[in-house]
Amino acid sequence: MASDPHAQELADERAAENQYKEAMDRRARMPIPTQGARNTLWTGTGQVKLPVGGFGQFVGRVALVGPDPEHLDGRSDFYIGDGHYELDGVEVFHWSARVACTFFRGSTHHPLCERVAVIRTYAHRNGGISEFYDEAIVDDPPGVPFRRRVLSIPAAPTRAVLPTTGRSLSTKPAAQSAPGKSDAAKTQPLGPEPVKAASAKGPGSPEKDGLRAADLLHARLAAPRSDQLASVLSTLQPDQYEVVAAPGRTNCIIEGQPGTGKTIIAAHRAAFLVSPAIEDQDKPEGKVMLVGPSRQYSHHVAHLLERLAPATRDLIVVSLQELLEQLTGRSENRVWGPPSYSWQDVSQELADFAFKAWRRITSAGRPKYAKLRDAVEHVYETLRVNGGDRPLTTEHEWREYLRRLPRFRDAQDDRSLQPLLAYIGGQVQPLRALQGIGHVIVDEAQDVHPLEWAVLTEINAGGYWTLLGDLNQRRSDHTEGSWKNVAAALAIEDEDLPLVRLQRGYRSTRPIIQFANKLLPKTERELASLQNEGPEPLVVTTKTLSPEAVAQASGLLDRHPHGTVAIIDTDPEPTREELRARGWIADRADVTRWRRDSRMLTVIDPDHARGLEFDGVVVVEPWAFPPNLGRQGQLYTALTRPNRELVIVHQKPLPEELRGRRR
Ligand SMILES: Nc1ncnc2c1ncn2[C@@H]1O[C@H](COP(=O)(O)OP(=O)(O)OP(=O)(O)O)[C@@H](O)[C@H]1O
Repeated sequence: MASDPHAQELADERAAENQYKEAMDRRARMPIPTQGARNTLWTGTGQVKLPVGGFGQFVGRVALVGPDPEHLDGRSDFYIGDGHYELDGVEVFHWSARVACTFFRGSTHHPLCERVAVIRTYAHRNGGISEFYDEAIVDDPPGVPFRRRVLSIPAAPTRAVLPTTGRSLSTKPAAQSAPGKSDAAKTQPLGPEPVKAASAKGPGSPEKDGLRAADLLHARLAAPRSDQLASVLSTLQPDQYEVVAAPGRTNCIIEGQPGTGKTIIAAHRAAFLVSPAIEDQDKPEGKVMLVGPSRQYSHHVAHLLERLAPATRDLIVVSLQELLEQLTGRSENRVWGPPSYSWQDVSQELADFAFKAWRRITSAGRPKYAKLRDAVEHVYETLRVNGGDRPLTTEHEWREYLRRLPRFRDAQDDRSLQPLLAYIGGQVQPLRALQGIGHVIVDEAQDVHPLEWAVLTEINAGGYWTLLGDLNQRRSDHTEGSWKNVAAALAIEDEDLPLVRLQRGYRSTRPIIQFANKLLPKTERELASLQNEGPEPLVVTTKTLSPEAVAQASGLLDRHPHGTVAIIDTDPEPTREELRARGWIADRADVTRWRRDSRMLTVIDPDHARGLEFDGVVVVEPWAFPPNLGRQGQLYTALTRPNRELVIVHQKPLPEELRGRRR
């Protein structure tokens, strides 16, 4: 082992990371920041700012073609990590600092991008570096691209192996001579020969073009999933980084099929925008709000954000449902019915009438209300009687609609009227916690109704937007049918809302995507999965739906003992009963999670499964998934939740498009 140069270099990197971790720990315990930026790479301005603390994990390392006197004081390599630090004369830059584009390989926007020779990516296991991967960016990289900071490693095989953890490195900068001229530089490369990075423009398959850290990426995609999304900084791809690191005072729509990394981009972008290490001109003018579809989604991204944006007060993560609950004061499980009965329930016009009604009520001064609820009721009832003597609208269709609205006390229990009541609530008394927002990121944006856009627009008045979605996954006819309409709802000119189309499928295997894509029109069946191999989806016809679903889920748990498994069902209650009968117990905090012994199973309806993923999924009775506009958005979403295995259990006939494979 001691003679293996790669093992030695790995040990050296582990020791360096341990030292970095200790430094970050010390910094976290420091009450007052004492350390500022040492040059303009980190802050862009040279001004001293709060030190950017992290957990002390390396993301990667960059070697230049030679020393750089201008930006690196004559050094030729540096680390990318989760906190800024100088480690024995080698700088660690924060992953959100502009210089990090040298590592992530987005389009060049730092002078050093032109001078990169090799990038090194770290893989971690159990909190420590388990491996590193080098990729050559130039054809003739330096023999020893990365300066060894510990040069006392003995060459003789009989000598002791370097300890792999807890080793304190020399505080003297190891290679004071310029890199490339040190002793080590005269030897062969210590790591494995760097692999030449894929060319962003070179030939190949669309899903593989421009991939970086490809081996590590494939290993990560094949690994079992946990119920929370992990940071993927080390394998973040150039096209993803490009969107993550776009300036905070710009708008963007990001569209992509299921599993193309939209949620990954949404969460990393949120962390980027609140990072103290980004350039002033890239910062949004205010706080950042990440809006997802459900509580489960907020839980799904929580771990990632705790890692990447620790201890910030500038980031609010909230689901659309929670937002409506806060504005109406009504919890989700106290309202009934579908999200909308007609397009009018959730239309922008209804918001306009409510706005008009509130303006009219307050035109001579705001009346005094004992409770906020009374004010909301006043506006709602004014709407219901179409303004009384002075109609809010003379359009027949709208007059009829307003006339048919239920009384306020019934409206409060009606799910389809929650967006309206939330909009009114926001007018009457905006939520204090949501003031000062400068950028809103909306994931699953295809499912936001026009009236909900009106609620969000009130919160993000004058701010910027990052919208992520997939129109093929729309779950309702009453949401916007095109991004152009969404732009109009936000009053943004088309040219100020560029559309980025993601084309690489990270989550599901090719057989799963091929199966689910049968629900799409032929022209939209894109297939760019990075995971080619995997079992074909299994279709099981049965007369006993719930027992079969639970049996199939148990089989998936056997096959994925370290992964996650879900049953997605439009009517989960019979499945829950079946689980209870077999000794499973629902989690009190989240009733979608069921446990027995050490096993965990999620039982969830399609609405709450949006944005989530599992290693194995059982989809129950596709026939029962409601189509919209002749499309199967909800079913399509459910079929594309699994990473590795999909089982369909059905009694009624399958939708026409899916017929063909059965057991
Ligand atoms: N650069 C990456 N490195 C490693 N894993 C990645 C990367 N990008 C995406 N993934 C993984 O791919 C999976 C799917 O990503 P994500 O959930 O962001 O897709 P999505 O487009 O939001 O899907 P959907 O629309 O179906 O909810 C996740 O497990 C995520 O960790």
